[in-house]
Amino acid sequence: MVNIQSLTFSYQKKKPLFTGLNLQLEAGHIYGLLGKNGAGKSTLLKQIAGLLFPDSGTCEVMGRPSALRQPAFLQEIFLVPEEFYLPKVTVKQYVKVYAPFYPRFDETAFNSYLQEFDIPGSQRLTEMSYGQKKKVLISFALATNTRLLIMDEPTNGLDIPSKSQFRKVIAAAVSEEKCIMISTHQVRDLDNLIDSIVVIDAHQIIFREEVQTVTEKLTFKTVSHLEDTPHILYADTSLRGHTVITKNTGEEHSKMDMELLFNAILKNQSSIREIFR
Ligand SMILES: Nc1ncnc2c1ncn2[C@@H]1O[C@H](COP(=O)(O)OP(=O)(O)OP(=O)(O)O)[C@@H](O)[C@H]1O
Repeated sequence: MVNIQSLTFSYQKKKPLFTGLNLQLEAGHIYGLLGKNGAGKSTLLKQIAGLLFPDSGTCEVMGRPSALRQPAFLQEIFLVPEEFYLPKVTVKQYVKVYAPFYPRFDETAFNSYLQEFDIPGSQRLTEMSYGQKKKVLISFALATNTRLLIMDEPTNGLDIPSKSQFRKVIAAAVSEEKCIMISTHQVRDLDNLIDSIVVIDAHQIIFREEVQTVTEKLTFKTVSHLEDTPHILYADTSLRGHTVITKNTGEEHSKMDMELLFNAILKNQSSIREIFR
């Protein structure tokens, strides 16, 4: 679905953001893109959407170079950016103008997403709060039925009930033909939703694994004493005890803690890399 090879890109000369970055994304998955502030998450998503161009290397979606932004490419990709502008029209007028660009737009689904998010269809977009606008855009994005859906910090600005509604609508929308990529710092918002993790750091993709593989190879648990726990790869100490990641040496099954995993990947990259090699 997405094929990025040896991508090099910089906003400013002598300050490369990506150097020889490689990434492949497949249909049928929901990817969570994680990285520190300034690691280049938004830039990478814009490269995939063809809003920024590689300095060298290639970035293709379904075999088409993103930078060309061909009509057949634009019909199959939707980006929900972190910051966006919506025109001074009602939701209904917005759909009338923008839906025709997407041949598989599903108006019934759109209305049901709006209902799920409690958004009135008759209100003008400019008169809505940031969170309401975001929910309209997410609903529209899902209803386009594009094969690739990219969302940059989609849960920012959503209230507590909307976050679980968000998880519900995304989980319902994914299919074997679709690929969804979500960048976020709000890892708890993506719990139980994403099935693959992508971490960007130091100009490269440093980790890309399915959640199932992560839990096969690693164990996430809370322990009282670090000394009694073998194969620790990363530990985080709090009042509740030590939350740790250990090598999964048996058939142990644990639930992945994305925040812990992210910290472990950044702090103990070589050991983690060794395990997933
Ligand atoms: N238009 C621009 N011109 C110059 N530099 C930019 C521009 N946009 C982003 N950058 C720089 O590129 C780097 C990556 O920015 P980007 O927004 O892609 O990071 P991010 O991982 O999405 O960060 P955050 O988590 O803070 O949203 C940052 O150092 C940023 O300052």
